[in-house]
Amino acid sequence: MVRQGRDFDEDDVRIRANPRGSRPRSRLRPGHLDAAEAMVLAVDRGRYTCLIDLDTVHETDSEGANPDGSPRGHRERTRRSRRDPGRVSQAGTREVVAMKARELGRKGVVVGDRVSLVGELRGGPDALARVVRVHPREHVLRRTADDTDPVERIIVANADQLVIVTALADPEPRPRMIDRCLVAAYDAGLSPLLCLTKADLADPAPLLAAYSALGVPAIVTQHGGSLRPLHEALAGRVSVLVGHSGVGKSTLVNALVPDADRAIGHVNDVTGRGRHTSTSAVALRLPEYSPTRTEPAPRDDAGSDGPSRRARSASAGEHGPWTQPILFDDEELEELREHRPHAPYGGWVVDTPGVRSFGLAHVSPDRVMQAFPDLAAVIAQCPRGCTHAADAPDCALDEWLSGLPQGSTEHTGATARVDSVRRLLIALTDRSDGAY
Ligand SMILES: Nc1nc2c(ncn2[C@@H]2O[C@H](COP(=O)(O)OP(=O)(O)OP(=O)(O)O)[C@@H](O)[C@H]2O)c(=O)[nH]1
Ligand SMILES: [Zn+2]
Repeated sequence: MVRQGRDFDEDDVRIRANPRGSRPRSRLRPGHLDAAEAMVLAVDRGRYTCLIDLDTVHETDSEGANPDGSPRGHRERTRRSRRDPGRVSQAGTREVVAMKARELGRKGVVVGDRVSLVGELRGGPDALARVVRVHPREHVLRRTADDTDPVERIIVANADQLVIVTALADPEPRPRMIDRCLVAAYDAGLSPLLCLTKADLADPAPLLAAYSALGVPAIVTQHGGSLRPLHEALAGRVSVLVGHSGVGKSTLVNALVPDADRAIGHVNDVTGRGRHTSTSAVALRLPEYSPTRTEPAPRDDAGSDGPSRRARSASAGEHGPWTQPILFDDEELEELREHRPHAPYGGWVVDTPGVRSFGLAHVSPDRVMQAFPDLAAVIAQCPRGCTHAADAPDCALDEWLSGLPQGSTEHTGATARVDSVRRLLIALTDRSDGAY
């Protein structure tokens, strides 16, 4: 998996004229030295729900800082401890609502951004913090323009995995949509994970075979099954979930994050939007630890048209139609954190309820090919402007294939891989609206 370098927004290099000539630039603003570090969980009309790492909050903030959050004195600042944010416990964080500080100008703030906050950090109604800095983004997942939104936008920053949720039946899988999502993942430098749902309705084998050539890892889920494998794949990562309507994405989110409804409702409460109407991305923290570690017997309501998932998950202790996910013990957690230090505060899923398309207009074939270094070396020999499609004249991929021993497993494997990559390249040149 090839990772792209850090992303530069055009506004990263934007130098904004100071609109108020008399105001000193941030270098001279002492409050910012003691800004707290936070992660953006939700964005709604200029209001940002942020999770503060309390270890980065200056001690006087909770006991009475200056109204703008600036420190009372220089001495206290040295007492602040900075721990590895990946090790912050749930108790070590607090949700606050923030607005952008004026000096950020038009700089965008998106879900997943790591930001520095000043101001009212104690939370509570009417308390507003200010985002004074957006840290450089490691990865960005973009969507291109649709009819109502002519601008290319960043959906999520700093995610490291794109979970492509596809039902095996009802609705039928759409390989073209999967391909589009893979391309978007490779372009953004995210690892793809295929999550095939509703395995109780259809055999996953054909789809698994089609994507194994690309080395795309896959998890299969079904009503009544365990969610542990999915939990393991998500733990310690920031995973964006995408999938078209009806594939069971909400069912999964509600099972993975038992209080997801409450969390989303809470976000909407503080941002002033009604419950369950959020259409932009929302980051939800995965629970990591189950003190009981028991897995109750499967519930017998698979496929029923019972109460809605919302109603189901509202009753205490229920996980929808799933067996309760077994989470991790201390040792496993320790190991996960060591190997997946990327996600702060454990793991996150970013639900994208309003995102229904991935335009790929901004993606170049070369960028996609970087995810397949062996084939990239082959196509470096192609004639200029080669599309690498199956009917492209003199494409080096064909020559490479014909050079492998016919009928060998090597040849069969390579053929499947070339076919898959060609499908991705076709997805790339498909200039539809990108809806999935
Ligand atoms: N048979 C079966 N049905 C499932 C499974 N997972 C979810 N469903 C059902 O599929 C339907 C759609 O699930 P949702 O979770 O609402 O799907 P969604 O992807 O969130 O769709 P939207 O809410 O429209 O975005 C519901 O009736 C679920 O009960 C599964 O593993 N097997
Ligand atoms: Zn070629």
